[in-house]
Amino acid sequence: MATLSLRNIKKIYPHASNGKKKKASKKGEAPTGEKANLEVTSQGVVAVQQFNLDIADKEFIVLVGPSGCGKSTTLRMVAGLEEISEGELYIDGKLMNDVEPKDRDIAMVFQSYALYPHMTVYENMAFPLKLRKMPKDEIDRKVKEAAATLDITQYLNRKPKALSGGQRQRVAIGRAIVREPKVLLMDEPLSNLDAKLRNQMRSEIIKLRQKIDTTFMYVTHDQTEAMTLGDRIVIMKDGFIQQIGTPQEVFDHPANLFVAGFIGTPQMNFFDAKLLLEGGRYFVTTGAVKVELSEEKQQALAAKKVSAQDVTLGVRPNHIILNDGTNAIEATVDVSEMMGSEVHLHANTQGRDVIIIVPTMDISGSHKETFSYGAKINFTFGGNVCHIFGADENNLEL
Ligand SMILES: Nc1ncnc2c1ncn2[C@@H]1O[C@H](COP(=O)(O)OP(=O)(O)OP(=O)(O)O)[C@@H](O)[C@H]1O
Repeated sequence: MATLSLRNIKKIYPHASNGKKKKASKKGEAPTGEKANLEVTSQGVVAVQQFNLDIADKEFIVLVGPSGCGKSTTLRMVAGLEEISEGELYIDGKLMNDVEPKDRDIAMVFQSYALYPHMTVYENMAFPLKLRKMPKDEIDRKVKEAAATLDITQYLNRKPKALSGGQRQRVAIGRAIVREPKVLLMDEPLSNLDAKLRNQMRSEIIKLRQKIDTTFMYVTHDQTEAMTLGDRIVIMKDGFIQQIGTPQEVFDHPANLFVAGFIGTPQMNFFDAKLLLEGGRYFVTTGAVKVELSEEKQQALAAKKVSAQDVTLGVRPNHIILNDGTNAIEATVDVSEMMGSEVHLHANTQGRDVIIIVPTMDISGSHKETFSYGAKINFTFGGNVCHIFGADENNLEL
């Protein structure tokens, strides 16, 4: 059993401490993060701040966000590989800030596999147990058990160089789970694999978590990986948590514009719009479209006494409907991407790109019309699919 509690965790990397700045500028930009816009104080760069999270026993938590947002730093603080500047980390209620990594009962899997090249798969997996001076027959049993769980029994006598990327990553996971850690940390474990293998390994990880009694913390920049693996996901930007929730919660109710744009593919469409309050009812209008918001949204906005204002309206590509021009915005098709069961239409309206997902077949099974470059279309949407963000970029409903 392992619960984790991260309380107001902060990480400051001192200015030019030892010249070891990770991912320092490629093109001369500040080494404070490529895309990240981190706070810089007199003490240094604040890579993570106000990080509060309680993780339940056996929960699978995914930290996701763009490069440099502080995901790996957070994971490394949990592992004990990075000092916590402020705040507390508890594992099973025990304060861990000053506990050595080896005494935290945590294992970590890295993107680079970090296998010992001169050792066989068996020796790699046995290594952490040998270090703990476990009896030989017990080591043998545990290595074989972990190998069977990961389906790598046939490679036990091979050296890592004779394995594919996916097989190597399985060995790295095997080496991590062989000593049955309370917490398994994974830092972008699938990033070195090609797309097909990545999908396959993703399913393997889902199966693995059903077989072992471990709490998972997993870092990725890939929102699909986050959505498919996490019980809950933590979306980060510029060192701050943006939202914590189940995949469905963050998809359906994104806390702010950043989360709305980051989660979901293709990306949510955004429009400059107005929120109107007429006769006690909320409407949203953009271009020639005006829709009354759904009952759920009426109640949420009324409860918060939201007033009429300029807003950013978000609508997901699969929620946009093509029609004959009634209560619709006109747009011109730029690109039509055939995806098999659907078409992703990239259209342009008043200099703004809009992505619309159109099913290729109607309900009777006959193919719908196709769209070529330059075709004129009209689109609209319902009042139940509108996400409304205020001037501070936060979701006005939440
Ligand atoms: N040892 C270090 N010294 C100084 N700055 C660092 C150090 N390690 C990381 N940073 C900076 O802290 C910020 C957060 O880095 P971190 O590796 O946690 O981000 P990340 O979200 O995991 O990004 P990525 O997906 O690119 O790995 C980055 O701007 C990075 O440049």
